Amino acid sequence: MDFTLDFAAGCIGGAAGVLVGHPFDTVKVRLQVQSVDRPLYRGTYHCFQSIVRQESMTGLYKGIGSPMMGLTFINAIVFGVQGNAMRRLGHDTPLNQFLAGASAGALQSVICCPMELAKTRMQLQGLGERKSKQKLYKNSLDCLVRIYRKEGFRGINRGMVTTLVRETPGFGIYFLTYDVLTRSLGCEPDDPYMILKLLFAGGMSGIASWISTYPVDVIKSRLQADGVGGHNKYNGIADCVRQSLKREGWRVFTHGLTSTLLRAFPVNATTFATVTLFLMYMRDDEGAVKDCEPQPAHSSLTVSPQQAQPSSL
Ligand SMILES: NC(=[NH2+])NCCC[C@H](N)C(=O)O
Repeated sequence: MDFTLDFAAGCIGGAAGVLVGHPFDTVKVRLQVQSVDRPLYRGTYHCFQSIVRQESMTGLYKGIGSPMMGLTFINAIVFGVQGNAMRRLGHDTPLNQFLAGASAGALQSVICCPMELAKTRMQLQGLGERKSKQKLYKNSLDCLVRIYRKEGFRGINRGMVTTLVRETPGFGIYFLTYDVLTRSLGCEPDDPYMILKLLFAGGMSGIASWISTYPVDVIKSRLQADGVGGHNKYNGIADCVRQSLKREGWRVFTHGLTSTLLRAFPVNATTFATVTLFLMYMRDDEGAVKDCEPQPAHSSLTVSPQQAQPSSL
């Protein structure tokens, strides 16, 4: 029952987060991948403004199908696996929070990678020099089917290594930051600022996790955008890093960071607050709110639940 609740909470929290954050993600990807010789956008705001002006608001939501289906399911896996891992680890310590989060991040990469490949291609199609090289994908699923037909299993898993390298520590830091902040902020059911604290802790967790893994995300986006029209610009991760640094210097690892952080706060504030409140009210457990993190219902631990309950979100 606990896993089901964690899974359902992750679904709801994930869908809420995607709706809030997808426009920021579209801007991030376009800034990360745009040509350095003939850049389409001068920066975050100009990119937002250009997309709305040239493609209307719908331009900001291009490729949302993939993350709406994918991220909702991915968040369900993340919160289900993290909650389960915490119950198995037995004690709620910062290290266990990191380990449980990292395990969830690694597992969900299996779905995250193809999902982000489709999202990235949809967000970039029909832009600049890409116009001539590719037949437009109808939607995210059509994108994955066509990549699979042309490049096979390896093709739809393009960027898997960088996804794993980003997501494993990324989700460890994600849950560790939320745990540390919700404990230090302290919150009680009758705390009038409890929801604000949950939103703040969730938003800061998203920011901490993205800042810590952002350079890997830039390389992942470039590798997943590569190969359109059959032409591969990079021969793998090392070559992508080498070419990017040689042509653009270390600042290449900051392209799109502003938009990423502008997205990370509201998306993860929404996700974590939704998940925590959903679990808290569904479990209706008085002791569950003592540190802003709902405790699972009676764990299998031999000690009393109040002494060593593993926390799970
Ligand atoms: N760097 C990471 N992968 N951090 C995990 C945050 C994931 C979160 N669902 C988001 O999209 O923001």
